[in-house]
Amino acid sequence: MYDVKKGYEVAKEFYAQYGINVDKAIEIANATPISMHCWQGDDVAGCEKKEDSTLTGGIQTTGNYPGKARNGEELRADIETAMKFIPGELKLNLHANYQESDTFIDRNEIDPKHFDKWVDWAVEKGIGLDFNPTYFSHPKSAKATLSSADNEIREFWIEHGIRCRQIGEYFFKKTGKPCIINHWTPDGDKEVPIDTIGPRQRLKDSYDQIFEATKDVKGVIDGIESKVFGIGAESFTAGSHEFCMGYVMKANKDHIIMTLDTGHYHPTEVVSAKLASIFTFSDKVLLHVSRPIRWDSDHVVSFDDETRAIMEELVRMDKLKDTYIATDFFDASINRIVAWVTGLRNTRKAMLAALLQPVDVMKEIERNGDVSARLAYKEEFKAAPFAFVWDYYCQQQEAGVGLEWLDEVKKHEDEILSKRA
Ligand SMILES: C[C@H](O)[C@H](O)[C@@H](O)C(=O)CO
Ligand SMILES: [Mn+2]
Repeated sequence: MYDVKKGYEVAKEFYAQYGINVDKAIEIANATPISMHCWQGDDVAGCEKKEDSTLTGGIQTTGNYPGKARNGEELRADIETAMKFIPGELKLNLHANYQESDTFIDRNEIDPKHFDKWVDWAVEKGIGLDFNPTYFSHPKSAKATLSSADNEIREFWIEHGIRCRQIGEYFFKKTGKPCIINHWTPDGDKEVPIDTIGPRQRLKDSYDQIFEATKDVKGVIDGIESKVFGIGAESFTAGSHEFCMGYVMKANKDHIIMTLDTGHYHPTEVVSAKLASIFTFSDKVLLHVSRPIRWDSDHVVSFDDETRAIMEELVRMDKLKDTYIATDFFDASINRIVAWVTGLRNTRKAMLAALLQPVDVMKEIERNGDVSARLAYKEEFKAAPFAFVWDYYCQQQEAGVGLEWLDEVKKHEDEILSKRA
C-alpha cells in the first residue's frame, strides 16, 4: 500500500489553492445518509413464506451468479459484510416482501411484528430503516394494483399501502430516524389503452385513500416514483412522470415528495437536469440511484458522468441535505456483495467528488459573465487528485483503501456464499 497520508497532504495542498477545505468536504459526505437497498442480495425475491417468488412488475434481474441469500438471516449477514466496506452514514431500505414470519402472511395483512427481526437488527446497529410497499410479484398484481378497475383488487392494495405507512411509523419509533417510504406501482399496459384517464383517476384516488387513512402517522416521508415503461407494459404506465409530479404538487403536503429514479426516463433524459426545476416547487426529493443501460436495467451504480452530475447539482444548489438518497439496482450476474459495495461506494464517491469543487468561486465567475473561465474551472476539476482524498477517507473510516475490500469479499464468497445451494 502506498503512503495514503502523504497522498492526502498533497491533495489538500492542491484543493487549498482554490479555497476548498478537504476535511469539511469529507465531514459532509460522511454524514449524508445513503439508504442501501436490501434487494440486491437476493434478486428481489423477498422472505415471504410462499413457493413462488417470481419477480414480476416489468422489472428483471438477469444472471444466475451463485450464493444469493436464501432467507432473512443470510441477507442480514451479507448486508453486514457489504456495509463494512461502505464508508459513511447508511440506512437500510426494506421492501414489504421482506417480512419474516412462520406462516404465509398476505400483503394486506402485514403488521409491524413481521419486521421485528429487521428492526432489532437495525436498532442494534444504530441505523435507520426505510420502506417500500411491494405492489408486484403477487397474483393480485398481474393486471394492475392501485389503478385496478377491479374494486376488490384495488382495495387489497390500498390496504397494503395503509399497512406500509403504519409499519413505517413503527420503524421511526423504534429507530428514532424518519422512515422514507417509496411508493411505486408497475401498473401499465403493453398497448396504449383506449381509456388512459380511468387508471390515473383510480391511482390518484387510491393514494388519496392511503394518505387519508393514515393521516396521523408520524415520522414517515412518502416518495411517489414515476416510470416511463416496464417490460410487458411498454406503451402505457399509469404512474407516469406527469402523473406523479402532478400528484405531489397538488397534494402540497410536506411528507409527499417526488422520487426520481435514474433509470425511469427516456434514455437521453437525465435526472441531473430535472432536479433544479423540482426543487423550485418542492423542499425535498427522494433519489433512486441506479444505472440504466438502454432501459431500466438496474446495473450497479458507476462513478460515471450522470451520477457525478447529479451530486454536483445537489451540492451547487445546496440541496444535498434536502435529498433522501437511496440506491436501487439488482445485478444477479456478479457476486452480490461486490455489487453492493461497488454501487454504494460509487454513490458516496460521486458525492465527495462534488463537494471538492470551488462552487462559490465558480458561481461568482458565472455571475460576472466570464463563461470561458467557467468552462475552464469545470474541466479542471475532472482531473483533480480526488482519489487521494477518497483513499484517505476510506482509511479513516476503516472501509478498505483501494481494492483492499475485494480480497475480503472473495474470502467471504469462498467460505460462505459458495456453500449455499
Ligand atoms: C424494487 C424496487 O421497488 C423497484 O426497483 C422500484 O423502485 C423501481 O425502480 C421499479 O423500476
Ligand atoms: Mn426505483
